[in-house]
Amino acid sequence: MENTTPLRKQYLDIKKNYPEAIVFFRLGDFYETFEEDARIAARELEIVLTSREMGKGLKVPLAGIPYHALDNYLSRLINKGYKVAICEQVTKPGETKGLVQRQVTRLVTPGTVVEPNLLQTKQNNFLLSLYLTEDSCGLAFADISTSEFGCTQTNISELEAEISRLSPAEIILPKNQSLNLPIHLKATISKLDGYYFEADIARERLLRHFECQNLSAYGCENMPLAISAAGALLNYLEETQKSSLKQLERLSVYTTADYMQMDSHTLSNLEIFRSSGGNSLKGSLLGILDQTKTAMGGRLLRKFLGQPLLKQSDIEKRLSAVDYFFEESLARTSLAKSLGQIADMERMANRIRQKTILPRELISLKNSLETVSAIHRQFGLMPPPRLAYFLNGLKPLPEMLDIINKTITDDPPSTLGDGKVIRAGFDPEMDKLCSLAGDARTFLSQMETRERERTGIKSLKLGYNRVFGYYIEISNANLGDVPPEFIRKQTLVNAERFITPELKEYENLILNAKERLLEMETGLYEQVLNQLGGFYSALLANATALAALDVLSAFAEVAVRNSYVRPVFHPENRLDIRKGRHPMVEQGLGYGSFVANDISLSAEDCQIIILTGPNMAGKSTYLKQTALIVLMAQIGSYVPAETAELCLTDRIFTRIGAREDLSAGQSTFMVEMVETASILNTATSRSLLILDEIGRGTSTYDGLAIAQAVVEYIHSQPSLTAKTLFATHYHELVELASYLPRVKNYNIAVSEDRGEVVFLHKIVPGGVDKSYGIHVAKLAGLPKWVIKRAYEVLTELENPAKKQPKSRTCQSQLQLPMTGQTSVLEEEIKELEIESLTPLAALNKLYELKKKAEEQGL
Ligand SMILES: Nc1ncnc2c1ncn2[C@@H]1O[C@H](COP(=O)(O)OP(=O)(O)OP(=O)(O)O)[C@@H](O)[C@H]1O
Repeated sequence: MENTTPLRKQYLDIKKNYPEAIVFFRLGDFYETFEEDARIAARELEIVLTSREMGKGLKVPLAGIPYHALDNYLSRLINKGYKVAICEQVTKPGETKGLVQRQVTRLVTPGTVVEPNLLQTKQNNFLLSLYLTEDSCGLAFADISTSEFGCTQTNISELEAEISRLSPAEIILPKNQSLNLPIHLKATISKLDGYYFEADIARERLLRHFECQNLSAYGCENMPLAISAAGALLNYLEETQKSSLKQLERLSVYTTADYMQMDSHTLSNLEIFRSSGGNSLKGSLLGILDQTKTAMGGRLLRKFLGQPLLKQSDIEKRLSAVDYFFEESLARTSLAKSLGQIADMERMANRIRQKTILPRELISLKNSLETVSAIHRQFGLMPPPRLAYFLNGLKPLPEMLDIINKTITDDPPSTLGDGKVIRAGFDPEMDKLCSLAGDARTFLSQMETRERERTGIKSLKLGYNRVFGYYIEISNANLGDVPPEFIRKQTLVNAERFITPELKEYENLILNAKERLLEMETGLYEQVLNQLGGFYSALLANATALAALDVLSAFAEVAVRNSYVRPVFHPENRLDIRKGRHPMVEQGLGYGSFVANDISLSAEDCQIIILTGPNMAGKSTYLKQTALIVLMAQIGSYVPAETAELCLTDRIFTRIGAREDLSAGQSTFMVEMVETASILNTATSRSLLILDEIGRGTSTYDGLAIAQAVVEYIHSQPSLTAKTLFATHYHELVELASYLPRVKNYNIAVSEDRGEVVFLHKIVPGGVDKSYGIHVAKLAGLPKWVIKRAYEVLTELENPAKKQPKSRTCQSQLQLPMTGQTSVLEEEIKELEIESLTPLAALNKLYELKKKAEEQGL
């Protein structure tokens, strides 16, 4: 340590508090990183790794970035899951004795970013805090860019669903707890000292934040685990933001039972947020429904999708608004046009509060406010009854508009200090300063002409650089004519540079004015932001109303484009969908090609549908479309059907296909059974169960036995009577309908035309006893030999009596030589259409075949 420079000592002092972060250490115009941080930065940011002497014989690895490029580099590190501590110079050079003082002003982590270019516009950036016990968990989340803050306490089995729904950027946990995240969820995990989650500490933290005596007003008094998670979250935010968290004004406490529940498998099986194939928005339900025009609307749509409603009156409110926009095409299109002009007012409201909003953003806020007034004129003056509920917060803010108009110029630069942000006339002193600086600049520009005339030197030039300030440059050829009052300052190859006392006087004026201007403009800008901050709640209320209008009019737009209908809810435990379609498959095939199908499920007489049918016939599509229609209806959207009469569904469960849960080290079959167990244990009579090929992951008899027992259980449990769609390849299950009255058989029709199978995708009553699996294998391009042999084996399996002694069984195998060449020739001969060959062509073919046989040594 004795050998190190004071600067390095200062750095080490700071770094020791941020061992898990990369420290960006401000040195003049650069942020420098040192040692291991520098190695990571150089590798990840592709910048040069150098070294710097920081003590006798001590060379320290170093990599730096220019301060103005911070956002760009920061985003690259944050996107890769790193944390960055921004260490600023907090005093000016010369202001204090010794080194400039430095301190970390923010710790940027994936869950705490606020920079617009680090955020996804149509997605929240959630920080999630978890506190787990054996069977329960406390969960709190916050998005500091939008000021959402919520918490709940729930059963541990629902944790994964909540994590999937929120899709957090970062999760905080006590040090002694761990979390097994599903593979598709990527979140940075940050461990915190368990102390912050302790009940008393966390409660005290929340009380202090909300400045209240108890938490009963927030509805979480009896949720100790939620309080632990929320308190620890506030602490973490304080640690990282190093500023007030006042924008987190509300804590929304909810229970998962308030919404339709779907576990994370269901969200991914039904491809709600992303398609399973491409893992992208395209091909997902969100991709279909997202016709929103604003960032706020986009985020709200995600929320709607993750939390379908359970109260019919709330659903009807949304449906009625969609109804209005569905019918009123003109209103819908003009609203869409207006919404297209609205900036992210929700995040802007927070950036005003945090004083990080840029002058230019205020202009786009101003334009948005003007559009708000226009939307209000259109809908708010005489609210259409079907929209009234959602128009509550929509209020023009003329005073806010007025402040921006009066204080900010029309086209401000992105930075302060040039006197071009604050409008002339707002502050007399600032105007004076601006004109002084302006006059000085004019004076200098006139000085060049004047001095040229006075000295007779035509090539005399006035210039400026950062080292010497303003100077007069005279080429070597004219040096003889330089007046005596010119003071030589710098010698170049072809010229000399001079200053004059007058030049320096004006230079001082300009530079001082510049410094003063920066100070003054910054002060005035802050003053403006303080005034605008007063409209925070009103601005958020507008943002909320606009988001809802955006989503609901988008639902109507999608409904009109794709011919969806308004679902109807009734109290009976029954689903009746006429001509239902799968929204994504329909879009993929092109509108008009999808074969629509009906479905009727009721707890009374058709509780369980056993769906059989060939591979590729459309069983999964049918199952999923039913679940998707139910879900779409409960978020308030129209649905792809001719009519849909529905009851409220409390949970949708899906058990689809074989999937390995490698992260948890479980086998395919084990995963299948665990999921089935959880469905049978938690489903209610109001749930919808989608079971696709249960039991497939084990031997035929075991699988069949389990599948049959599962159906019998669902049918016999009075508390269950969940409406169930059960697709299976076990044709034996068709028998169940003969002794279980509420089980009905359906199959997907195919037609056979001269040995060729045609999929009709039509659901018809009854079971089937054929799979056509080998036919699908043929379509998939399996070698002909394999297909032929499979048909032979199938015939034997279906008619055991015909089974031949083992040695004589494999007709195809006997004819398959080592090289397989004979069968190629044989195939060629078999495929010859002799009738269509001319005698000459037949002769040629014979010659060709003989040659091939000889070449192969046959
Ligand atoms: N109703 C329909 N109208 C038109 N095409 C459909 C319909 N249903 C399914 N398809 C088409 O058939 C393909 C296969 O459908 P799906 O995956 O549902 O079959 P499946 O019976 O579940 O097959 P498997 O038993 O092999 O899993 C779909 O990708 C789609 O292209």
